[in-house]
Amino acid sequence: MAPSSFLISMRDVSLHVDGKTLLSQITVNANERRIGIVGRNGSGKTTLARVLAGLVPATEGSVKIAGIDVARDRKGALGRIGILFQNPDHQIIFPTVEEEIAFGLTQMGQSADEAAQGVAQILAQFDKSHWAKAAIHQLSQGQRQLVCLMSVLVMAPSVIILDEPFAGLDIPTTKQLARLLAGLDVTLVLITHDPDVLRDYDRVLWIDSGVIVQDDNPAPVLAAFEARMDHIGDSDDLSHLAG
Ligand SMILES: Nc1ncnc2c1ncn2[C@@H]1O[C@H](COP(=O)(O)OP(=O)(O)OP(=O)(O)O)[C@@H](O)[C@H]1O
Repeated sequence: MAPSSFLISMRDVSLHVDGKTLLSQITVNANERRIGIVGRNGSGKTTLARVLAGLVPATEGSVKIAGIDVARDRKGALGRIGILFQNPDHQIIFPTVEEEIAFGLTQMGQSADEAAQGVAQILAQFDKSHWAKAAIHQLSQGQRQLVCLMSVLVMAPSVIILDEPFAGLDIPTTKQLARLLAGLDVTLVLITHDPDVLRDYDRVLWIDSGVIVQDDNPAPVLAAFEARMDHIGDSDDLSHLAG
C-alpha cells in the first residue's frame, strides 16, 4: 500500500537535538486501531509521541496523520491527533474545566458559542455537567486526567496518543479509564511500561535508543521485550540506565 493510504505514516523520521540523536530513521505505516509502544526509560517513547503529534518537528523525514503533515499544518493536526500526557498538569492551562475544554475548539477556529456547545456536550456525555465551572486545581489527579481526555475527545481526533495515562492513578480509576479508552471509536497509540495492557492490542512497537527494535503483533514483541527487561533487571549495574 502507498504510504498515503495509511492513517499514520512516519517515513524515515529522525530527530537531532543539540547534537544528540533522539530518534533515528523511524518508519511506521499503520492502520491498526490499537497500537502500543514499549521501551525502557529514556528510550525515546515520549519524544516519538511528541513528533507524531506534530508538537516537535522531525529533523528529517515526514509525519502524516490522515494525509496531514502534522508539523507543518498545525491547525489541521489539531483536529486529527490528540495527545494525553502522563501528568495532566503538564497540559492544563486554564483555571476552570469549561475553559480548558473549550480551548482546543477555539484554536480550531470555532466561535465561543460553538465551543460552549461542544463543551456542554462532552461534559454531558461523561455525566460531568456539574464540573463546568469547577476549579481544575480542586479536582483529583484522576479527575484532572479525565478533563484532559475530554479536552482531547471534544475535538474528535482520528488518533489519540496516550503517554502512560495510568501512572499515578489508583486501581479503580485505572480500570475505569482503561474501560473508557477501550470503548472509544478512535485509533489509540498507547505508551506504557505495563505489557499486560497491550496483550490484546493490534500491534506493538518496541523502541530503544530512538530506534525501532521490533514492530509486530503483541505476542512476539512483548515476549522479547519482557525477556530483555528481565535480563537487564537481573544485573546490578545502574550505569546502563538508558540515557
Ligand atoms: N528536548 C530535549 N533535549 C535533549 N534531550 C532530550 C530532550 N527531550 C528528551 N531528551 C532525551 O531523549 C531521550 C529520550 O527521552 P524520552 O522522554 O523520549 O524517553 P521515554 O522513553 O519517554 O522515557 P520514560 O519511560 O522515562 O518516560 C532521553 O535521553 C532524554 O534525556
